Amino acid sequence: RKTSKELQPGSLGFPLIGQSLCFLRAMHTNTVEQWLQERIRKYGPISKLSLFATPTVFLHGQGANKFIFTTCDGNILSNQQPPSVRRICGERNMTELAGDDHKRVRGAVVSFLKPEMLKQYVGKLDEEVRRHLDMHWHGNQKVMVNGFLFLSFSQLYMRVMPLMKSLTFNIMSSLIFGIEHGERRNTLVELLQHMMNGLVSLPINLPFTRFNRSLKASAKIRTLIKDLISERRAALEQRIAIPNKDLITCMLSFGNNDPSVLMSDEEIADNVIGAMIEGHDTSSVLITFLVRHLAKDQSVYENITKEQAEIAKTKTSGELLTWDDLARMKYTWRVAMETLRMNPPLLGSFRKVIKDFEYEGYTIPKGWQDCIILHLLVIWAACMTHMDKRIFPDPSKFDPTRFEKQASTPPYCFVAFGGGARICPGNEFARIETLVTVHYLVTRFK
Ligand code: HEM
Repeated sequence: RKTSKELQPGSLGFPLIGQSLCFLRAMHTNTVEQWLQERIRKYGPISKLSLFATPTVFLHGQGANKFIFTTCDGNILSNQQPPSVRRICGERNMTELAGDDHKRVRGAVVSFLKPEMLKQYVGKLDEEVRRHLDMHWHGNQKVMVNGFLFLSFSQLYMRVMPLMKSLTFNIMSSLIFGIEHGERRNTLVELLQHMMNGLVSLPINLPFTRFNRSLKASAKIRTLIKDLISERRAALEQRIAIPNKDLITCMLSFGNNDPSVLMSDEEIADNVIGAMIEGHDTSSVLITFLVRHLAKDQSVYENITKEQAEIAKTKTSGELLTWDDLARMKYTWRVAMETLRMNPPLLGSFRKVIKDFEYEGYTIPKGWQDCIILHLLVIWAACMTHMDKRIFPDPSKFDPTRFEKQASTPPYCFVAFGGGARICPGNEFARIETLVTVHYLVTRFK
């Protein structure tokens, strides 16, 4: 193996496997932060490693965040997932595209996820949340095991997380894909789980491996989405559906038949899968950890309950929440932001190096032994700046008041939703999902 003294410290480990097993173990045992701290202690803020059969560079710090978010669509770095993730999510997924192609597809997705559009959906989202609570919570003495106070990590994952995943899945199915309750939704939820398991697995495509199951599930989901596309297209042609009914009709109608912006069926399918993946395990993680913080911190719990009770008082029985009600939930959203700071659901993502570049005195090369693509992993920069005491004093303390003056947070330090041209387009959607859910959780249950 060729080495150079300009290359970053660290090691690529065993061929193909590299550090993937350690990383997956850390993910499954929820110890990624410790794993990273150990890396930084051993090698400093820049180091090399190998993940999912791909040589990778790890960068950490506010400067690294800025560099990655502002350079991503230039000619040095581009957005690209490891080949295994690309096989599952598709080549035309927004996270794979760059330049004008990325702008066009992102424009179509944002046309549905922008606040002016989401305002119309608060009521529908409210109905989904109530329906979930009526089905899974109402009438039970205890929904969580052992009460809230001593909710351990394993209880959180075993009891709270599945409920929240089912809730956010139902919200997305209804609002984003327009799939009503029934057999189709049930099939989709099962396939989605198999597909997502493959994203954090070794990319070995043999019968009975997770990766193999994930590829099969992804192919079935694609067929299901293509059927939906045909149905929506027919409904639009017959004028029995409006263009902004859901994300699929929005993408089909984007650009008013201008061929230069029109999305192909392949692109629509890949981006529906993309939104499903990006939106499912993120909001559910946020709400799960928020519940945990409410359990641990009595004063935060009381403040949220007070704010939500004030809003509930202004509603008649069965009246749906509105966009204006959400605007009044300022404290609740600060608690969500603090939860995102301490437990960011998305640790980061990959960028591909398309041209050699220098960073902090190290050369980061385009290729590795002339045949393997080198990826830059930004994955951990996010959660590590969130816990930097120079940026967030007393970082282990859960303190929602930090976000009272959001402008005082230095740029590229709070990066739960990413930054730059790739900043999460679903952040507003996540906000309304979280606020409506917390409203009914604290006003209807203890
Ligand atoms: C708490 C909830 C969420 C968090 C913390 C979150 C976080 C993020 C982050 C950090 C990125 C940037 C990744 C990068 O730089 O490579 C991202 C991108 C993205 N998110 Fe979210 N997300 C959330 C919810 C959602 C939802 C609900 C949707 C869809 C409905 C969504 C759709 C997307 C998409 C499509 C991208 C790719 C953007 C692009 O490449 O231009 N996210 N998200």
